[in-house]
Amino acid sequence: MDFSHLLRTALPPFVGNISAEDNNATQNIVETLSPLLGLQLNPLLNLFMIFYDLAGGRLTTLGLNPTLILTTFGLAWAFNKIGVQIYDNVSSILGRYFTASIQVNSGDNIYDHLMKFLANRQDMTESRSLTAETWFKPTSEEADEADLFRTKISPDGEGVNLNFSNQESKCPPRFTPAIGSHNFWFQGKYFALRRKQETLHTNNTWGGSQYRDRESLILCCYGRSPEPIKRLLEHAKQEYYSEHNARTIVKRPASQSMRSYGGRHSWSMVANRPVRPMRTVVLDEKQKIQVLYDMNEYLHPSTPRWYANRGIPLRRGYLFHGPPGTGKTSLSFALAGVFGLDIYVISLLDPSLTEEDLCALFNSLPRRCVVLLEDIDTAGLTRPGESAPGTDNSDDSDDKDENDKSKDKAKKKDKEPEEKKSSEWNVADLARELKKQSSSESTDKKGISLSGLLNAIDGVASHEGRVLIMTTNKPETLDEALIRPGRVDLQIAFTNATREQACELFKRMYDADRTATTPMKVQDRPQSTTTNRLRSHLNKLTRTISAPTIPQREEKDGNTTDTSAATTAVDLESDTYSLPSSASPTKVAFAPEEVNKAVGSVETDDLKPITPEELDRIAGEFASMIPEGQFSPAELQGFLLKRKREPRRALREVAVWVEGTLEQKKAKTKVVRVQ
Ligand SMILES: Nc1ncnc2c1ncn2[C@@H]1O[C@H](COP(=O)(O)OP(=O)(O)OP(=O)(O)O)[C@@H](O)[C@H]1O
Repeated sequence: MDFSHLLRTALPPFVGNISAEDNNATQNIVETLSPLLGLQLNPLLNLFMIFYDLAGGRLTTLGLNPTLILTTFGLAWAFNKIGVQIYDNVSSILGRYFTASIQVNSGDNIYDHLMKFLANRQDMTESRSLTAETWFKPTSEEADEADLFRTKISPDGEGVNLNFSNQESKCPPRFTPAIGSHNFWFQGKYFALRRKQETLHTNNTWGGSQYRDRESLILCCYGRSPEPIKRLLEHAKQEYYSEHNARTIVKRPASQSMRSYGGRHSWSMVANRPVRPMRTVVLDEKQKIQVLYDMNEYLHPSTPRWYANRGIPLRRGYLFHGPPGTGKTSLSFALAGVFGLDIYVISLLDPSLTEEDLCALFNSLPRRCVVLLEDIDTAGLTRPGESAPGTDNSDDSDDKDENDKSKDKAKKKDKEPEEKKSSEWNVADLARELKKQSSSESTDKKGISLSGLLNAIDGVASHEGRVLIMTTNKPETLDEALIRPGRVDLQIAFTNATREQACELFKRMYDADRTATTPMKVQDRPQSTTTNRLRSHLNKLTRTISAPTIPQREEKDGNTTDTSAATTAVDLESDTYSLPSSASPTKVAFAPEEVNKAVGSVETDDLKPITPEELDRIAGEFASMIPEGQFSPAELQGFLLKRKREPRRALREVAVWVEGTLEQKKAKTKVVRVQ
């Protein structure tokens, strides 16, 4: 085929206007390239020519010049190519010399701040390329967004219950920028964002190797200074923590696999609660002041230098001891709230926790925080050579012979399945065998020894500046080394409720509802001079400590009007309830007698609002019926909670409850007859 002829006749004049030499050259080029490219150029050219002829004919009949159109497209394509090239070059020069960038790795807390900031930006969430993440709203936020609601059962038996069956469908996912490049404007500045993921190969602690994904965000802005990015990060951080005001974050050690990442992955957040006001913990006020004052001193910014000048390690430890349910954990949370600290709770009974883990966990604590070691007596801490409590095999048992016999019997019994052929095994045998194996595995676990814990608490790796709170029901069983000064600097004793405390608990329970409808100041109520003096001292102290960080917790000299309580209080007279977005109402019907039988006899008068004077009187009468030191605050709270809107009913029923519960305690039975 004669290509030169074809090209000359078919292509536009400026293309076809080629000399005989060019003709030959073109022919040569096409013929040389065809085999090289492995392409059948002839059929392609034929196809192009047919298309060009057809389209050209049509366009000419429409009065358009096909040559001009082809030329325009050709030029546009060429300019586009040149433009892209120029843009790439200019942006690479700009990127190299005139932009600043900051990288944030997913192992750092700033990554979370930035992600939350980006997820809250409308321009980002409207981007065409997003990552969807499952996101649950904390229950506390639900309470914030809607008035508190409750099941209502009217006297005619009609009621409304809430149904949360489809709550998950009502929790929208969170959208964040997908892996790749994005851009946005912030405070009049243009920012480019790149989210990237890489897979790292690491060696784990057991000698094996593992692959893990690591993400990072790279923020860029034009100019040679990274200041705008720093400002943005600061803003993101402030925004992140602004929601944490008046909240206490509770963290626990993360799962073993996450802990191996170290850093912020060592701890995982398990709760984000509203701050517990100090005044809701009923405790001897002298003790409250002591611990508040001590912690305030310790956390003061000038304290680290004071300690350093004297060569004393900057640590403070408290031991809260007393019977169960007397407020040890509650006081720890209230203290964390007062000082705006997060709480890091460690259970030494966690079977996955090794001594190395414990040291690593202590090492990854933030500068100021509360570390809570709960029920330290049950942790089975041992000195070398000692066996853990509960696994004691010593011969001091009176019933040794008896025990030995029964143990032998049990052993024989345990061996039975082994003697059976495996084909004869039934499910019960298998279950027994599995149980045996798992129990032998758990006894093989060494746990945390006393020296391991002491090493974590005050070893070289231990973080300075934290507040350590240990709680126990049995202080006498603790090793002296654990509670020596320097490790435990202040002990607070908790006791079962006194009459005065019972009275206070009663008032606290019904105060919030009452103050929501009829706000009343505490100073309006009669009080003993000593209590008043201590209270005002405590209030002053609490105010000076907490005023800058916790606006919702303010306690103006004796004024119990609590903003948080007021926002969540229920108007008992109201028939309208606004439900949280995750719940939908469902109708239920109960006969009034059934309701009364089930929840106790609620009389119409019980639901009437209560005046301050009446509350004081009822609280006094209630307290007089509570025997001194017999019930823990938790038990009293449990009784009152079952009558949480009916103080008069609580007073009516307390005598029967006290009698029944004392009998139950005497009989040492766990089965409750009166509640
Ligand atoms: N002194 C108190 N003042 C106010 N509330 C209290 C007090 N003691 C207990 N409570 C209430 O009882 C419940 C249990 O209290 P908490 O967990 O603080 O007790 P604890 O002493 O830590 O118990 P345990 O020794 O079993 O861990 C909480 O809901 C708390 O509100």
